[in-house]
Amino acid sequence: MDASGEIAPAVKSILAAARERGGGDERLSVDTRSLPAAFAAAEADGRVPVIAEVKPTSPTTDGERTDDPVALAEEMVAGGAAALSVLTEPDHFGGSPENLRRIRAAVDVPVLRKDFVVREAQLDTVAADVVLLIVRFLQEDDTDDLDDLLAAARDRGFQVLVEVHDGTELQQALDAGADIVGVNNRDLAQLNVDLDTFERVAPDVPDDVTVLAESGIETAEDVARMRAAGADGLLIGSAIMDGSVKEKTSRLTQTETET
Ligand SMILES: O=P(O)(O)OC[C@@H](O)[C@@H](O)c1c[nH]c2ccccc12
Repeated sequence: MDASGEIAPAVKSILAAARERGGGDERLSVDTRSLPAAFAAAEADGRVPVIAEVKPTSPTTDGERTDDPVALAEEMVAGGAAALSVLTEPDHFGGSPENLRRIRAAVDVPVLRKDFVVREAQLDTVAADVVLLIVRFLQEDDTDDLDDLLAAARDRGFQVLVEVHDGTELQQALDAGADIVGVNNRDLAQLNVDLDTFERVAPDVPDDVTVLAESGIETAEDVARMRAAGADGLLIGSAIMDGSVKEKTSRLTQTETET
C-alpha cells in the first residue's frame, strides 16, 4: 500500500531518503543491555524511566546542536536517564551511525537506534541495544513488512521498539508480536504534537507489553500526565536537548520524588 498522501512533505522526504540508504556489509549479531531491566532499575531508584534522545536537529527544530554527542550522552546519564536514544539518520536529523557507536562505547545504559529502518540490510548498519520500527512506514511500497523486519531484528539479538500512532497501528504491532511499543504523540500528517494521543491509545496496550510515551513531553506536568496514563517509560528529545542537558534530564526524571 502507498498511503503517502497522508503524510507531511518532510516525512515523505525522510521516507524517500530511507528507501535509498544502504545497509551494513555483514549480518550483525548483537549482545544487548536489557531495556526493561534498565527501566526497573530506574524505578527502584525513584527515577522516572526516561530514554533521553541525542537529536542534533529535526524537521521541527530550529538550528542544530553541535556539541560533542558523547558529552551530551554522558550528561544525560549523569542526569538520571535510564537509557539513551541516538539519531542515526543523517539527512534530516543531523545523526550518524558513528555517533551511536561512540556513545554506546562510552555509557553503560541501553541505547536505542533512532532511524527509519525499512529494509533488513539496514539493521546491519550499526549495533545497538534496541532498534526502532515504525508501523506506518512499513506499509509503504518498497519497504519490508513489519513482521519480517521484527523477526530479522530479533534474529540478530536486537530488542525492538515498535512505534504506533493510533489503535489500528497498535493492533498491527501486537499482532506482529511486539513486546515494547511506543506511542508517538507527534502525528505524521501535520507533525503536530498532542499528548492526548498517548492517553487514547495506551489503555489498549496489554500489561505484559512495555509502553513508552514518545514526543512532546516538556514539563514535569507532562511527565506526570503520561505516567498517570500508564507510560512505563518516556522518550524525551527536544526538551532535554534545549539548554543544560544534565539539569534538564535530572529535572524530568525526578518529578515523582519531588511531590
Ligand atoms: O523531541 P521530542 O518531542 O521529545 O521527541 C522525541 C522523540 O519521540 C522523537 O524524536 C521521535 C519519535 N519517533 C521518531 C521517529 C523518528 C525520528 C524521531 C522520532
